[in-house]
Amino acid sequence: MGSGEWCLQKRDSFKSETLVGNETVPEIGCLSIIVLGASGDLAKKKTFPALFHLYCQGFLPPIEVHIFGYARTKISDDELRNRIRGYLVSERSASPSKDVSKFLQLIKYVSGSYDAAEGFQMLDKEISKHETSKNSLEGSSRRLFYLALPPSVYPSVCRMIRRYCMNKSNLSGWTRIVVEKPFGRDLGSAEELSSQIGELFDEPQIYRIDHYLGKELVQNLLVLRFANRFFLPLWNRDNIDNVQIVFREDFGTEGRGGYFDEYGIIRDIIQNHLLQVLCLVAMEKPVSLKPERIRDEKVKVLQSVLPIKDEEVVLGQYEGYRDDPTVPDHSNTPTFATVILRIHNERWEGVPFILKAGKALNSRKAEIRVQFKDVPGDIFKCKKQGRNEFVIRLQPSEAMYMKLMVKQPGLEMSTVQSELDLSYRQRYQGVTIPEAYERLILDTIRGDQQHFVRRDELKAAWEIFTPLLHRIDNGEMKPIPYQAGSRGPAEADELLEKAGYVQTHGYIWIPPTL
Ligand SMILES: NC(=O)C1=CN([C@@H]2O[C@H](COP(=O)(O)OP(=O)(O)OC[C@H]3O[C@@H](n4cnc5c(N)ncnc54)[C@H](OP(=O)(O)O)[C@@H]3O)[C@@H](O)[C@H]2O)C=CC1
Ligand SMILES: O=C1O[C@H](COP(=O)(O)O)[C@@H](O)[C@H](O)[C@H]1O
Repeated sequence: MGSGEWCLQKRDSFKSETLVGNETVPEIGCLSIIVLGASGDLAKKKTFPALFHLYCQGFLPPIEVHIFGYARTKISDDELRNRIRGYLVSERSASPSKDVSKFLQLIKYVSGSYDAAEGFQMLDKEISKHETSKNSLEGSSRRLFYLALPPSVYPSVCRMIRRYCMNKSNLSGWTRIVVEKPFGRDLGSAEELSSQIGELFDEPQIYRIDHYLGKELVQNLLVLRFANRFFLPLWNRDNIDNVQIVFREDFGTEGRGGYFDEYGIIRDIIQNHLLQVLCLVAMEKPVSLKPERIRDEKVKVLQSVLPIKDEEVVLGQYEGYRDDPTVPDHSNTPTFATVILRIHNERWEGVPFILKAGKALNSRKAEIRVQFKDVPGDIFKCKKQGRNEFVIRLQPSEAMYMKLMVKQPGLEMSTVQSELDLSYRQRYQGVTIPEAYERLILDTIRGDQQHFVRRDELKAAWEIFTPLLHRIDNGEMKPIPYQAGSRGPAEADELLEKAGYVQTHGYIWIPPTL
């Protein structure tokens, strides 16, 4: 933090609040954030850096907050601090090295197993010690457990938290848990996991995180759709020909082959991240902005998705994937998939939603591409130049642009495709877009579940993909090999064309420079 004064101002305007119904209630008192699996990859790369960003902005005041790391690895407080130090970078800090040191001092490490009382009793003792040391403050004691752990240990960890580490304040306060994806492997296992955790915690205490819901342009979708007259009358089957939701990475599984091979691209990206984006693109207007009303609408869309047809799926596996020693030699796991979903309702009947995700492709990006139908009565004969498209670029270079036809500037009356472009870096200069995890962790502290996945939503999501996943797991569907660094299997482009997508040749959107 820059100066004490700056810090005070920030704190005042961002006072912690919790959401009760749709009302926010200001909170004071002790907040303990416990990162379980603190020795792992996610904790180091995402969870602690997100906490650091929040700290730098005054959301985690040292007078109230303490952070605990918990894992089996036997390391000291300082060893944990040294592991994460290099990942703590904040553009929003006036004095980065000072802030890093102060932040790291808030962290205490406790080592213990995930299924025995001893470690959790020790953890509870440490948390309670911290709470007692802050008891000069009136108010609640809040305990946030972030499970940065493989899902296989969720049930035992939740049992241990329930038994030994619940918030003990007789004032107000709460205990919440944050669980990471993949939440189950299919409908059966996800439901089993939900039941096990559901016996220990109530739904308002469970935050199933999907970090795509924390991305700026994903959070913008409802505003865009429901606060703009432009879109309201056009957003339907009468005008939209097809929708693509695309995730591309230009690197392979890189050291995570063992994990990835158990899940594959559909479980890793499509069933969660892309499907969540689909919900926000396709859902009806909620009756209000209450988190439950928004999630009700998402569930309805998911429940309207028709069973996936085999002929509307293309799977791929990049060449070299099996060279990873942690991947079995005969792995059938797809690293690429294009899947068409069809929504059986009044708004979307007949409009293909094409979900495409792949690793080791020729570029890295995530975007939503809404392609409109051809203009009837094409007097300018511009059909060949391409259709209107509305593109929402989630990353990198956040942007929205509309591909549209204009007169080619000059003496001739000819047409050319151009765009209306809202590129964030240019339009919002000097504004730092928060990291998804930063935003979502703040929501968990505030008690806002809007951007988290509800149990029935998760169930509906697994219902869509489970039959297809079982066919792949049983070897009934095989991935097509593709070259690393390519567009993926050519069959995927053929499927796109069959579904009605018209590629604009010769047009490339170039993000504007400042
Ligand atoms: N890494 C990433 O980028 C992302 C990860 N996720 C999800 O977040 C969670 C954590 O991911 P990540 O940090 O990569 O995982 P790691 O494999 O790094 O595991 C985290 C920690 O859990 C402990 N652990 C690992 N395997 C086991 C096991 N079989 N049984 C008990 N404990 C184990 C280890 O700690 P110790 O041995 O010290 O106890 C490890 O440091 C997962 O659910 C993952 O799917 C989600 C999105 C992105
Ligand atoms: O959840 C996951 O997401 C990352 C991609 O996240 P992004 O925010 O960088 O788009 C992906 O690499 C990983 O395989 C997956 O588990």
